[in-house]
Amino acid sequence: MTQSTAAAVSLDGTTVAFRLAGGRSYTAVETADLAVADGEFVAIVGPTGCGKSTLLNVAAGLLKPAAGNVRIFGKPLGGLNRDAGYLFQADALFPWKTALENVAIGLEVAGTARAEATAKAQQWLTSVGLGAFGNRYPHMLSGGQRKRVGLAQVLIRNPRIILMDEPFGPLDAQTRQIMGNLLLDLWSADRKAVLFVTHDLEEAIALADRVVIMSAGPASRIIGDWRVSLPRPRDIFEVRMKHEFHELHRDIWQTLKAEVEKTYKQAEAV
Ligand SMILES: Nc1ncnc2c1ncn2[C@@H]1O[C@H](COP(=O)(O)OP(=O)(O)OP(=O)(O)O)[C@@H](O)[C@H]1O
Repeated sequence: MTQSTAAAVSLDGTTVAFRLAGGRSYTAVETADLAVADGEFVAIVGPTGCGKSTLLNVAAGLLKPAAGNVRIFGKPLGGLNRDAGYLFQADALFPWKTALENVAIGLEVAGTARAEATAKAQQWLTSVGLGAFGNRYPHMLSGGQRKRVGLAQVLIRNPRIILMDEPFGPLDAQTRQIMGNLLLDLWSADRKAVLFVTHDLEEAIALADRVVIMSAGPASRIIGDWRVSLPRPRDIFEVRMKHEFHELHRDIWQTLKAEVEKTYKQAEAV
């Protein structure tokens, strides 16, 4: 496989097992296959606890699979995935640094001179609509504004891959939509490979080029893969009104619903 055609992220036969107390082990994900092409936006959806974050952590190099191959742009991943930027559900901002300093820090750590890092951070804050908020500390920002800073913090490092784990989870519905549109605007300008974990099927369809569904755990696998051919640019509020959106939603939900029900039955049995 040549460099240009290699997938940005390729997980082949990925199995992840966690060691539990008493020498037992829990197989969270079993022989999952997933590829994200360069420039492609892929959303992973599945019932709670099925292993979505686990797969993302494997792609980030934070978790080593018990079996399977992880390749990043065709190269085996040995440690941390240096091509990836990671946006979590929880804020990852330093509370003692201003918004501007929080965005600049990633470049400074990588060796960029402070003045240059600060100037770039200001540009990124402006891109996420927070140009006038650079001197505020995280506690002086709303949840949505903190997410914008987090997004700028990831994008300033120009990663080739963006890994997002329910990044807009804690936000209210309106702010989620605004953040979704902001993300699509920034992504369209300079398409990166995106792997986006969400439990929200509507959000997944509205944002992604492909939606993959994971089965209920344990030993979760990828059981469905749908291409979203809704035209771009998309407004993630408007796109939900479209007939094709509803058709696709109905189709995917048939598969997802069965897995969600399995998860709830398992929880009741416990
Ligand atoms: N360090 C760990 N040790 C033991 N079990 C773990 C560990 N991390 C995750 N698990 C288990 O692995 C399974 C998958 O977890 P994961 O966080 O990947 O699920 P998820 O699909 O992201 O869940 P959610 O949608 O609720 O965030 C869960 O059953 C979880 O309890």
